[in-house]
Amino acid sequence: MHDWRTEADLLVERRGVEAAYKTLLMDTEAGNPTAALCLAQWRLTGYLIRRDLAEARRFYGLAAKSLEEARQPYVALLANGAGGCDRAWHQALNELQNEKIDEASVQIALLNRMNIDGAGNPTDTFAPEIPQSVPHISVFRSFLTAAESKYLGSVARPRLQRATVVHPTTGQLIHDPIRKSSFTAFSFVEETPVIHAINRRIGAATGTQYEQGEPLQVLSYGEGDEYKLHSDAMANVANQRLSTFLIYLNEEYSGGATEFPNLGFQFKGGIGDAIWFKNADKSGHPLSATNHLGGKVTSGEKVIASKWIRAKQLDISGPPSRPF
Ligand SMILES: O=C(O)CCC(=O)C(=O)O
Ligand SMILES: [Fe+2]
Repeated sequence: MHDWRTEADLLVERRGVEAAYKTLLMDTEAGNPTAALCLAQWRLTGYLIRRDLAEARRFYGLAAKSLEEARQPYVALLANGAGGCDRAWHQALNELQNEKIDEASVQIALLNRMNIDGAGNPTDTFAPEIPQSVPHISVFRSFLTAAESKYLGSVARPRLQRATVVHPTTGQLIHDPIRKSSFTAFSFVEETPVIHAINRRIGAATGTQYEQGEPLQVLSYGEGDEYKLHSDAMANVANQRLSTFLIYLNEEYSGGATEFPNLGFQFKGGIGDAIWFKNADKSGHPLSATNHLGGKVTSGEKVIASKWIRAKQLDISGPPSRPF
């Protein structure tokens, strides 16, 4: 059965979702890894049936015994416990140790050098510099090591696509000349353990929970690219983007400083340096003081990581009204 997904869709068409689900379940229990992978994806996406991330993780685990493509999502869900399942950081690291690919050994080497506890939480304390007389902004020097910065840039590179912004009234993602760069985002199921550990480090440095963070983005600006003056706060949302954390991943470019015109402040970090700023007050009202821009890159390529942090945990319950 080479294209299981097409087969499963045909089964749904012919016999309905429930019968298809039961057939896949029986095949999974009989040890068919492609059936397990299909169910993992259904449970993850909320395609046809209810999103259930604990079940998705279990099915990815069964599929991962023989299917390479199931391994990365399985390890991601073990490491972050997304959807309220128990985090199994140690097991995620064991899975990584058993991978034969170079990417896994790069990650093991980076993780071994991190100051983290047995659950992947940083053991360091973070003491930001507060730029003199500039409210709302903190600077974290050497927040990432050079090797961590390089890792983020290199896992992002093959995934980069043209950046989008959220349309203020429709809420849809659109291309807009206000944000001219390439970007990628690592959703909870795409996070590697190294990315997850960095996300937990951002949580610790900002006093926020991992679950409040939107997926970590990596942005690449080529010559002439820029992110024009904007606010990261959103219009009319219940769960506001209260703050933004930016990490500078390289230095080989001219121009491209992050500027806060209303504060008379600009910042261009060295490799691994980070800044954190508030976008809204506690009740979610946007703060125009921190409107900012990523200046035009005049030569070379600027690469940064960016995380928007919400007031509360992100809702990852998946599409509503799915059966079982
Ligand atoms: O590129 C920059 O310096 C700014 C990026 C930014 O504003 C954002 O990611 O929200
Ligand atoms: Fe921004």
